[in-house]
Amino acid sequence: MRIDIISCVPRLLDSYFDHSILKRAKDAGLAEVVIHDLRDYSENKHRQVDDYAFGGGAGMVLGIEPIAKCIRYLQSFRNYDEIIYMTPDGDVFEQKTANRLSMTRNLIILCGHYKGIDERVREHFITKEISIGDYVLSGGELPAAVVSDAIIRLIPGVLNDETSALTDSFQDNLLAPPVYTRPADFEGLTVPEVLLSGHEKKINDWRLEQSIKRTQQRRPDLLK
Ligand SMILES: C[S@@+](CC[C@H](N)C(=O)[O-])C[C@H]1O[C@@H](n2cnc3c(N)ncnc32)[C@H](O)[C@@H]1O
Repeated sequence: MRIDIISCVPRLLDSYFDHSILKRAKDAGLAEVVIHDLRDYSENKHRQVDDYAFGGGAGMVLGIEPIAKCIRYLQSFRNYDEIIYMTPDGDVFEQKTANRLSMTRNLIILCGHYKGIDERVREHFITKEISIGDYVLSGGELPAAVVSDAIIRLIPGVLNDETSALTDSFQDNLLAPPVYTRPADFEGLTVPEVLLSGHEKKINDWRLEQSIKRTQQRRPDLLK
């Protein structure tokens, strides 16, 4: 899979994609993330990509010209399954969206900044709008990294154990059960006996029971 991220502050993203599981996915040839500097597509001699909002008011707006130029340039090489804009008024990102997007081949993710982007980009170029929650960040870079991470870790071969992602929270509408590691006894704080039993069925039953209990307590909405 390939994800092209368009940003006017691309350095914010470099370190994230050069480390962690995303780097491993890249090194293994399973996922490629290419970050594009929107300023490279500016016709302005100062590489400016924003301008004042028509009608006045505080805050600059990312203009349609460099964004259109960048998206069209990328589209001249490949077809994209989705052109995503990260925005607080988009659909709130959920695991089921990550599952679906992990099965696509090519994605563009556009990061906004300042007051946002010219509405005409949203109307004519964007195919999907995603929010990572009901709060406002300064730019779309962290949201783009969040979405990319959630997608890429689902690609077969990226995690050491391919079944790991399937037992995470939100798959099957359940939260994950508690996990423990050594020592089995820390100053009298012990680990549930069943996990030390080596009895696979009993362990799986206990985990399912714990998942259901935790979901009922913390996120009953998921069980509806
Ligand atoms: C300061 S915000 C603009 C907020 C916009 N004026 C509004 O009120 O909806 C700048 C950029 O950060 C990104 N952003 C901020 N919060 C976000 C969120 N919760 N989810 C996704 N993207 C977000 C978007 O790309 C947005 O264009």
